[in-house]
Amino acid sequence: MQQKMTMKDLDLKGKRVFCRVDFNVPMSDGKVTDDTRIRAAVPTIEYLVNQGAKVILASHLGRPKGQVNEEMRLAATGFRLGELLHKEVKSLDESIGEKVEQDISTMQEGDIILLENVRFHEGEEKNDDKLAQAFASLADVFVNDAFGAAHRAHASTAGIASHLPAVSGLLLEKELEVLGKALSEPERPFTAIIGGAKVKDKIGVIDHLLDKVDNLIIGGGLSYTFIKAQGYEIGNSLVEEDKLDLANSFIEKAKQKGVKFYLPVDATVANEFSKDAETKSVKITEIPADWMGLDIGPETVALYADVIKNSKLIIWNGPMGVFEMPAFENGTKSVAQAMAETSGYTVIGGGDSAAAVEKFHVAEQMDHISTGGGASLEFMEGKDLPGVSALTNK
Ligand SMILES: Nc1ncnc2c1ncn2[C@@H]1O[C@H](COP(=O)(O)OP(=O)(O)O)[C@@H](O)[C@H]1O
Ligand SMILES: O=C(OP(=O)(O)O)[C@H](O)COP(=O)(O)O
Repeated sequence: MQQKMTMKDLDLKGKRVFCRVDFNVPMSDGKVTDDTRIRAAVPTIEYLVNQGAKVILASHLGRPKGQVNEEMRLAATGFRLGELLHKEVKSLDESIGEKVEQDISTMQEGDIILLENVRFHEGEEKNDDKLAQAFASLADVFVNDAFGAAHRAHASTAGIASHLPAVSGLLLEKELEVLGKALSEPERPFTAIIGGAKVKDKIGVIDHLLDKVDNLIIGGGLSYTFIKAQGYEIGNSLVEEDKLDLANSFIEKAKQKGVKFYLPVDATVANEFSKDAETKSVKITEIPADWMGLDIGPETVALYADVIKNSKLIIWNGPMGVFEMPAFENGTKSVAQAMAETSGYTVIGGGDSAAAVEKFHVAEQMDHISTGGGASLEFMEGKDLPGVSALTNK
């Protein structure tokens, strides 16, 4: 990939820096309930402050569809950032216009302003050039540190980059480096674990990963499309009927490439999708009609844990079962523990997988937890990320 300019390539002292971050964080009752993404942006913000820049932060929150939405204001994230930095962060209630310009004109070196949710403007998601120019007019330099939104071609992630010197922030750089290295010069054995429920979204990434990995492990709701494609009964388990041939073609491709393709050998099945359902453990070839697979079984756990233990690099995207319900958490919890114990380099991508490693208290033991779900998947699929391509070439 073409090398992009980074913050370190510019003298930022006294410069007004428009820094796009991803503060799209979970909120409840107006409070931030998970500040992972805010903490992940701190190194870049501290770097800018230490360089004597005037830091103008911009982000989206939720999907307000071009209108002001009181529940999607960013002030609570600014408050949390201030606590983390032990420094004043001034949250504004607009992201462009005269009042914003006035506030910026009085900034001192090292001051921090957080603009209001950029998605309150219709032009943001349309990548409208007028809005991009309005953002650009506030600053001298554009820093993109919003890896989580780098797969979006929006005015504040991509459009603005054609009007200012545009460089990457530390988080964006780190995400690209870790994920890029994993895919280009992987330590081997290289294992990818793909689970979760978004079968359609993950099919593309499986195809691409088969060109890269030594072991591909399938778990979660995704498994049953493969099990059905192999001719077995899956009862009421999750399935993507129109992907059966594709599933078989992946098993065939794996054989041709010498990739070990792991499917569950047993499952925890339930008679209904409920935390109080009746459950039992069955061989994967013996799922009763009318029952559904909601977790991988104990034999599968042992098999997968062994592969993880013997790998040098492991990428994990998507839980092994419905881990939100205690009756179906064992597979995800055990894989999370195996990831924590392996000496291999571990990378977690995807919101639910990140939530699972937090829930099972092993987040600290992971080498890299990506702040981007969709973004990390698109990157692994080999797609260009607009928020990266738009940056200035070295
Ligand atoms: N066997 C299964 N049947 C139905 N849903 C499942 C199954 N296994 C996992 N899931 C669900 O998949 C969801 C996460 O899927 P996904 O969004 O694809 O993962 P991620 O956000 O990590 O990329 C979880 O809410 C989990 O309950
Ligand atoms: O949370 C995000 O994506 P993710 O859930 O795929 O990680 C990003 O902030 C992008 O948000 P969007 O999917 O509303 O464009």
